[in-house]
Amino acid sequence: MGVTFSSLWSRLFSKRETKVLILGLDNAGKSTILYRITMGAVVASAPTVGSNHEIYDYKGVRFGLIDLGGQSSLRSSWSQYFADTEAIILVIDSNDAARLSLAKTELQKLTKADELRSSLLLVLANKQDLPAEEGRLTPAQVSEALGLTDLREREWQIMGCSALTGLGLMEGMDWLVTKLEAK
Ligand SMILES: Nc1nc2c(ncn2[C@@H]2O[C@H](COP(=O)(O)OP(=O)(O)OP(=O)(O)O)[C@@H](O)[C@H]2O)c(=O)[nH]1
Ligand SMILES: [Mg+2]
Repeated sequence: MGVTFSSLWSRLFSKRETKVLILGLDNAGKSTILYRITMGAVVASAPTVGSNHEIYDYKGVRFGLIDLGGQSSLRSSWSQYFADTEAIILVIDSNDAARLSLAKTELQKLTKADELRSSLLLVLANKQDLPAEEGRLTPAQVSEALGLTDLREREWQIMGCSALTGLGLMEGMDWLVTKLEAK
């Protein structure tokens, strides 16, 4: 009980940053999601080279949200950021069925990384505002393609979202807060 209380205390009141990495393939919508959450607006941004770091206080948790570039040449440097990561937000372009197997390969690398062993995993099936008739997949289809139900010993959740409309984003943050408080 003492341990639980002190970890809650440190998270809620010391304003220690809870490190969250926002990862996913290029064009998935990571930076758009970052700024939609932290600024409440859609901010146009060029493909990320390097990282964007924003602090976001939400429901008593001080999130340190770190958005990394997803281009193939940049993905090999993701691991430099892994230490002390409490949660990964994996952003998927639900309209890019052709690259879901590549996204799955990247997810498998993340799940094998020792430093991410105890990180929570929130998968955001982004771009749900696009029409299903034109090939946009549902969160259930994205989950199936990524093989999420095969993940063992990891707390994960998938949610549909749209960085353009804001749909689903705060529900994702709520899930993180709930799981972090239970840690
Ligand atoms: N329709 C739609 N477009 C989106 C959504 N989210 C992002 N986009 C668009 O997708 C494109 C890529 O968005 P970014 O946020 O730059 O993607 P990223 O994942 O940060 O890409 P990298 O920095 O290259 O890794 C932009 O044109 C966005 O406007 C969404 O929810 N719906
Ligand atoms: Mg970006």
